[in-house]
Amino acid sequence: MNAVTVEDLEKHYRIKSGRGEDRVVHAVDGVSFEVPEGRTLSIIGESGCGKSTIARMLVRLADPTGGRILIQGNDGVDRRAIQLVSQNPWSALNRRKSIRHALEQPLAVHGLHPGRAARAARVRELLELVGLTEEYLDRRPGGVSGGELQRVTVARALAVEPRVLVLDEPTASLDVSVKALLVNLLLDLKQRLGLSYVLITHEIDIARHLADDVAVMYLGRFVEKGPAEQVFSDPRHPYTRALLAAVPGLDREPGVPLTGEVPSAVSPPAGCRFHTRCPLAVDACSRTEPELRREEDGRLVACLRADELR
Ligand SMILES: Nc1ncnc2c1ncn2[C@@H]1O[C@H](COP(=O)(O)OP(=O)(O)OP(=O)(O)O)[C@@H](O)[C@H]1O
Repeated sequence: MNAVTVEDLEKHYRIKSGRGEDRVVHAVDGVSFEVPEGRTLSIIGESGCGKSTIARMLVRLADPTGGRILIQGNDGVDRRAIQLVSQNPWSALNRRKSIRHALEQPLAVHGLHPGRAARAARVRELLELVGLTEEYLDRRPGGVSGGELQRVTVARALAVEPRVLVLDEPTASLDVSVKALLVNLLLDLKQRLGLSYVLITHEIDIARHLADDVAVMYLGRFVEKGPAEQVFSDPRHPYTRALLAAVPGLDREPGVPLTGEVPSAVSPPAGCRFHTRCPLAVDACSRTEPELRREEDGRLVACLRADELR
């Protein structure tokens, strides 16, 4: 079974403009994907392309304006099945409350492990899962390092025994030396608990370590999607090539790095949304919107010139 199935997901934000008529932000514009159980899908792309909006819709912090989300085949809202770990652990936790409180709260809300002794035992178990000891229980977020605090938010997400974690830039606020520790913890937890992950990141290196599959997002749409090995070692879409061009250590020819800004999501370019920045664009790219098409190796690419780029 798929842990996550997303069909034609859309989020349009209506914003008031000065002159009275509403404008529409095309934050997510027809995105589909599946995450098979036990796998990690990483969604990568520049800031503003819609990654966090997908994360928020997956955990029902935002309502889609179109499409469908199924968690383990169920399209109802099940707040225990899927949990979010966000970028900034300081804003995710209450500064005035102890770590014990942060871990007990979701248990109380969902009526899990009732009774003081059972709840205390579960809290200790959660801390142990993320490699922390009981001495952290009475500390507050201010008295704990960023890496440790992010472990606490992972433990809190796990408290309700979810099957899926949405990791929205989980390492972005951490020092380089601490990022690797969190990545290893996430790999270990996935294995031990049989979890599935949707990882949202602009840090390609983090995606390389964690992802089984990768979706590359540009201005609300996926432009390429496939097994991580294929996409990272032989990117096909010109946007993926440009995005990966600046990443050291990938075993392939360097590409042309990205230049210019992402166009506005209020009026995305006609045709291929990437054509205004694409080094390979031809006339047709400004008129015809390319569909995601399956390549000979199974991955999906949305580019009119994909055949030539093989
Ligand atoms: N509440 C909102 N109202 C209006 N527009 C919004 C809202 N939230 C996000 N947007 C817009 O939707 C688009 C996608 O934003 P989103 O935060 O999902 O992108 P992102 O790829 O996660 O970027 P970042 O990494 O900077 O968060 C952007 O153009 C953003 O300005």
